[in-house]
Amino acid sequence: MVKTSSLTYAYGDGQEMVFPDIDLSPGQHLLIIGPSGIGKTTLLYLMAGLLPPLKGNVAIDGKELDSLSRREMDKFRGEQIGLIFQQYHFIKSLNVQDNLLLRQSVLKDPIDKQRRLQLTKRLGLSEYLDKKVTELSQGQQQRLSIALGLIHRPKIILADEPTSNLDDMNCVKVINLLKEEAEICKSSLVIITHDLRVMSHFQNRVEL
Ligand SMILES: Nc1ncnc2c1ncn2[C@@H]1O[C@H](COP(=O)(O)OP(=O)(O)OP(=O)(O)O)[C@@H](O)[C@H]1O
Repeated sequence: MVKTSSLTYAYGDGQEMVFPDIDLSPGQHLLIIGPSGIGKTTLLYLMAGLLPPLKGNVAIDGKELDSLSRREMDKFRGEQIGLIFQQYHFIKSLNVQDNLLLRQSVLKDPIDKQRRLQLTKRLGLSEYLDKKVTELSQGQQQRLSIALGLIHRPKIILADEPTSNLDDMNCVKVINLLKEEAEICKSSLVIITHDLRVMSHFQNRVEL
């Protein structure tokens, strides 16, 4: 499902980062761990086609990302990849529900109300649907970011520190949700984390 080969990257004249190869089957999980600044987020960006590798390539579901035009890549990413990043990408003027609705509209799936309600319920967001995103706590924003990343049942889920702002109860909810979604949708799940609460739930890991 996700396969990387001989990936390297460098920002400008910076030091070249060399990444180990990754080969994940549908439904398989992988934790990426390693010290701050080693390149974990960069590897996730490469896997999402948000950065072009200096060398090597990424294939998702058999499709080589470097064979796609920028426009095709944006479409492919929007449909097939679920991104859960540390920086949230919300429309600040909209409430929680409308952010989710907008995401579904972009994916031409605005009618799947059940999916919206089910995800927000499981993430403990049901009572905040009418709140503006700017009025949410950090933990609530993080959970909305997770809902936005999963709403279209992506084939690959890429999550960067998805539990960093969550209390223990919500951390467990998110771990269970990510695992269940990966299993139900046969999605490959890649998580960057420093969170020991997350590490204890996943065995397969690569250390940068
Ligand atoms: N946009 C950028 N321009 C230049 N250098 C960058 C840029 N983004 C990251 N870097 C550098 O690339 C290296 C890898 O960064 P990256 O964010 O991938 O590390 P990380 O392992 O995810 O770190 P952390 O655990 O602190 O989030 C770091 O040295 C960082 O300073």
